[in-house]
Amino acid sequence: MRVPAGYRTRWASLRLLWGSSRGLALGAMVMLVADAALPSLTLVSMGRAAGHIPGAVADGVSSAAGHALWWALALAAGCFTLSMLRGPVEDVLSAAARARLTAVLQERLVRAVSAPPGIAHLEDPAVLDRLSFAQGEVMGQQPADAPMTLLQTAGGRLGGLVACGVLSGYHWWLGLTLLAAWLVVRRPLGALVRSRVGTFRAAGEPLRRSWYFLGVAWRPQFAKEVRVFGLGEWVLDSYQRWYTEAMRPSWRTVGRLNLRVAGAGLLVLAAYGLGAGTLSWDAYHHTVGLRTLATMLPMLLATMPVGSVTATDFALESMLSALPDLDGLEAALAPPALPAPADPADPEALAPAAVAPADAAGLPRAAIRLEGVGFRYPGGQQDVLHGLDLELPAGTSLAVVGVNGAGKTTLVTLLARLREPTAGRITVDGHDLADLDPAAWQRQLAVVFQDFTRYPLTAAENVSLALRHDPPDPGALSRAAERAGAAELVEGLANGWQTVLSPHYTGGTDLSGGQWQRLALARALYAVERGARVLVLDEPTAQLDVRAEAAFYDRFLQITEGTTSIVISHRFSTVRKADRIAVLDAGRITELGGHDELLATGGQYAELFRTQAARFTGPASTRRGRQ
Ligand SMILES: Nc1ncnc2c1ncn2[C@@H]1O[C@H](COP(=O)(O)OP(=O)(O)OP(=O)(O)O)[C@@H](O)[C@H]1O
Repeated sequence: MRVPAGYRTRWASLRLLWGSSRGLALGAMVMLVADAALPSLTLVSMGRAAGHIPGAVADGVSSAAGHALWWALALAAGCFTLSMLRGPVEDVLSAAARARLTAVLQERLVRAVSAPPGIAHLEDPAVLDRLSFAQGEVMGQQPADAPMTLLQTAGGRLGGLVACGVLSGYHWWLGLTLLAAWLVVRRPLGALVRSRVGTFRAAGEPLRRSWYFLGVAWRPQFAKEVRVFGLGEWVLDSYQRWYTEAMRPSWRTVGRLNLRVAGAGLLVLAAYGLGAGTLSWDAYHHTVGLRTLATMLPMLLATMPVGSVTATDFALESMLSALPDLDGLEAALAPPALPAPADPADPEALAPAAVAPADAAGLPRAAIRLEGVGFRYPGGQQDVLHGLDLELPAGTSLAVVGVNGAGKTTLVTLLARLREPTAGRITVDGHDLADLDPAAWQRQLAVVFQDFTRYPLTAAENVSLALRHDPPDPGALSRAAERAGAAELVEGLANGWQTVLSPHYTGGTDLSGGQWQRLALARALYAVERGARVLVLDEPTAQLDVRAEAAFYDRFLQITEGTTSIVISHRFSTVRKADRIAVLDAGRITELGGHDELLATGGQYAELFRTQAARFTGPASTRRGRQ
């Protein structure tokens, strides 16, 4: 029999709880029984106590009837106390389950998105939609709360069913009528909840856009421009516009369902009218005692949870809907399985032998080679790189220059195996990069990206992060800082290497753009100190002042010493000391050679170099200098 997806997900969420803590799962089951039994038990015991009141009043509290009242009151008080304790106990259990399951789910999520060696999946809108659903970001509900919420709502629902059963003990048809009425109203109410959740799910991208604008309103990185350009109102309007766009498609459906809910609601009202009317009729004709009356009247209301739908049901559906997203991400992002080795006993077996990726340790010893490398971004209209052929002998430096958008950074991402070429291949000492273990290859690299990360950690952690498994080596830290021109900067920090580089934490501070850039360079050089063999610097001097840039130029040979290095820069003073310079133009290498050689050729490099040099030596700059 095929189990509907909703039930499979519910079952999966319970398995998740069971798998992460048997104790919590058993505790939750006990609470489910309590939720199911205690409301009716409390009402029955209270009704019983009420039924003893006339006898106790007539015969006195010391009489047998009085004793019966005391016992009944004690039982009712016990049940009531237990009922009152349910909420706090469930809160404690839910908090513990949330903490444990959040850790489990977050770990799975982080592993799933970190599994691919590249970054293309993180730019795929479908993956990003799933990611934000799996995190519970879009719905504002934590998937980790799903199992406990599920058990609590199930307990409530069972409690309503028990109340219907108790009412059926009074008039068999009354409990059944209320149950039937609630089941009728539950259908459109359930559909309403599912449609609402479906609306959110169908609108991943507009919702992500609307949340983005909400973030712009309060995240520190946007604060300056929001104020200076007066973007406050626009941010709010944009948030509302995208949210409305996301929700609009569901309005008609919701309207229709609301009408059905209202119709079914009348049916429930009629069923309650029937119940209350029957009790009144019986009371009027003295065919019902005080005990039954005191029990059954409130019992009518206790049937509500069997069919009513509240905000908790919407929250539960939202939480549950996130679980398949996590499974889907794991399946979609898992590395492809190695082909099974052929069965040597089976001569017909065609499966190739499993090939483990080659180890990249110690590479390159000879050369990195680009062989007809081309690249087009997913969904892009044209190639960004076209048939690049280039050799980078180990231990030499190559500078790549070119105008904005020429493809320089894209080339770096291919070399770092963050993206795969769409044509041709890159080899390292003859091994196709695609056959190397990506993580092992990436450990051979030390890269300063153009948009490097500013970690809110200590200066020492910022520099030694790539080798965080080893304790930071003070000697290597100092040497890296020295070569990156960051030694003075670290010395000047309040706590030296131990200063936290973020004003968002107590005792923390921030650095200027250029200071951060030196630290990012020190991070790469520290990785080189500890064994990385390829140094890639993408715009390493873009934020440096003229003096720091000149110092970088002076230290270029020292910085790149012992590595195979690639430097990308628009500042020609930064690149001219490289062994070779490649000019990249619209994704093609148009010139290649040493600085003097390229100047002599009189091509694009020479033109760009002279244009830049003229800014510092020409009459205009001289004039400006005199002012
Ligand atoms: N993630 C991306 N998705 C789609 N296209 C991209 C992406 N990143 C870059 N591009 C496109 O690829 C081309 C090359 O970009 P790239 O960043 O490699 O240029 P660049 O030479 O490094 O430029 P710059 O000197 O401005 O840093 C550009 O036309 C850009 O629009």
